[in-house]
This record gives sequence, C-alpha cells and structure tokens, in this order.
Amino acid sequence: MIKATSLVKCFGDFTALSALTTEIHKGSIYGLVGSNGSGKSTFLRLIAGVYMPDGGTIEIDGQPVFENTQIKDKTFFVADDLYFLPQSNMNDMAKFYKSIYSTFSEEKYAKLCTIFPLDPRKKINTFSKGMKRQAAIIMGLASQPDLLLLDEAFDGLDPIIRGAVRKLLSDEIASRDMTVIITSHNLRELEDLCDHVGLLHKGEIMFEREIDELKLGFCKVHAAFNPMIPLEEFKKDLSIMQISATGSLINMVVRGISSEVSEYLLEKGALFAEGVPLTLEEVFIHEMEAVGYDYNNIIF
Ligand SMILES: Nc1ncnc2c1ncn2[C@@H]1O[C@H](COP(=O)(O)OP(=O)(O)OP(=O)(O)O)[C@@H](O)[C@H]1O
Repeated sequence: MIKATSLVKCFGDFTALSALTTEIHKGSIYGLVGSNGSGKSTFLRLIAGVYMPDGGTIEIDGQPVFENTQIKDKTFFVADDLYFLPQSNMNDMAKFYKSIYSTFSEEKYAKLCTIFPLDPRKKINTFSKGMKRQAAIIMGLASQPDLLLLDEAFDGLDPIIRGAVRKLLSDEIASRDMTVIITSHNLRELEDLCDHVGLLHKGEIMFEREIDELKLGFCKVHAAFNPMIPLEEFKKDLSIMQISATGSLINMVVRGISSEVSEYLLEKGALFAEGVPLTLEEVFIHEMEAVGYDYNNIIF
C-alpha cells in the first residue's frame, strides 16, 4: 500500500504540495486528476522516490521511498518528459531496463513488440509523440514492476492503442497484483480505466472515491408526466441532486438506484421512466457539490 501523510513539497518559497494525505491500495488503478500545475507530476516524483519530501511522509508497504533501492527496483515511472538513451532503439532500451530491473522479462518484451505497431530496431528519436509513449509503456510493462506510475501516459495515444494499453494493464493487475497510478487533467480520459479517482487541487487531494461506489450512489432518470406534477412533490420523497422539467419531461439526478427511482415515478403516474447512465464526470460534479465544492471552478 502507498501511504502519503501530510506530504509537503516546496520549490524555493513555492509550495507545490501542501499536506497531501492519501492511501492507494495494492492492485488498484488510481487516477489522479487535476488541472495544470495542481501538483500531479510532483506527487508522482515523490512516490517514485525522485524527490525528497520537505514535510510529512511517503511510504510504500511501510517503508519510506526516498533513495530506497529496493522500492525503486519495483517501481517504474513513465514521466511526462520521456527519457530514452541518445540514438537508442527499443531493443537498446530493453537491454538498458533489463540491467536496471531484476524483474524485466525478455519474453514479455518480445510479446509486447508484437502487440504494438512499432519497429524495435528503429531509432526512438524518429518516433512520433504517441509512438514514444507506446515505447515507454512497453518498457514499463516488460519491467514487471509492482508499481507503475504513468504521468499523462494516454496523451497522444490513438483509441485502438489506448484500448490495448487498458487491456494490458488490467491483465497485468489481475495476474500479479500490480498497482497503477495514472495522471490526467481530464477525468474523461480515466473513466474507463481506473477503479479509484482522486482530485488534486493546489497541492492537496480534495476528493477521492472508488468509482463503483461513486456510480452506484447516483442515477439519472428521465420521465414523462401528463399532467405534470409539481417538482416539489418529488423533492419530498427522493434525495434529488438536480431536477429540471421541459414541458411534460422531467430529468433528475437522484441519490439512489435507478430501477427503484423509476418504479417510484411510475407509481406517481409517470407515462414512462427510465434510468440513463451517468458519466464519471457528472457523478464527480454532483458528489463534489454535495460536499460544498464547485467542480467547474476546480478542474478548469
Ligand atoms: N522543479 C520545479 N521548480 C519549481 N517549480 C516547480 C518545479 N516542479 C514543479 N513546480 C511547480 O509546482 C507546481 C506543480 O507542478 P506539477 O508539474 O506537479 O503540476 P501538474 O499537476 O503535473 O501539472 P501539468 O498537468 O501541467 O503537468 C507548479 O506550479 C509548478 O510550476
């Protein structure tokens, strides 16, 4: 488990992370969302043991990570500014990582080279931005770390590659309990990938949730009434986050289970009532509003 407790990181007199506290469980895919400059890369660098904390602690399985070679051997960091040896191709980089990571698997590397459409003998500096990201992800997966840190790793990946990476990550997690932390400034990017999401704002985790729990907690329901019932009527019986009416149609976001809410609306005389899935972003907006934050002012 990764445990950050009141973690502080300063650059000169600027505080990039201020008392960040969170726990990330083994085997999870944790999405770290935040606007530009919110501190995502800084947090990943602290987890990777690249930066020393200026306050608080960051521990993996109870051990501090800074300059901890044992932990570093089990952590692979795909940074936003990718590093490759000068003039190297992927085979050179595979050799390089094999010399660093005791768990590097040549077999896995060879298999990954058949999945991704990249020439392992071509110089990486001739690759496009998305191809370089793919090369870095291949190295990360072939190194078989316990912890894979992906900083904006899906930036520039096309949908097919994205789907392939998603599947590879979940297979890896299922087969050997790898933990993945992935950052993005876009919650939509993480929607279908992560099981936990944390929102970083001005160097602090403002809000974090398990995605299944988030999605189960709310539902969006459309219904039609003729004649229309005053909306106040529903507010008495349902825990409504948002409700609007256009003509005879009602749209509502409610805390609860969509089949139960639809049933209630039908009992109230709805001509039809159906639940529609909420996006992760919608759920976040409502959850954050419920605890008094304005999501749109934080993420954009
Ligand atoms: N080496 C550094 N020296 C000085 N300031 C830094 C340094 N690294 C980060 N910062 C500052 O710390 C803050 C957090 O930066 P960080 O790169 O962690 O943000 P981020 O959330 O990853 O942003 P982005 O989405 O734009 O990549 C920013 O204000 C940044 O300017």
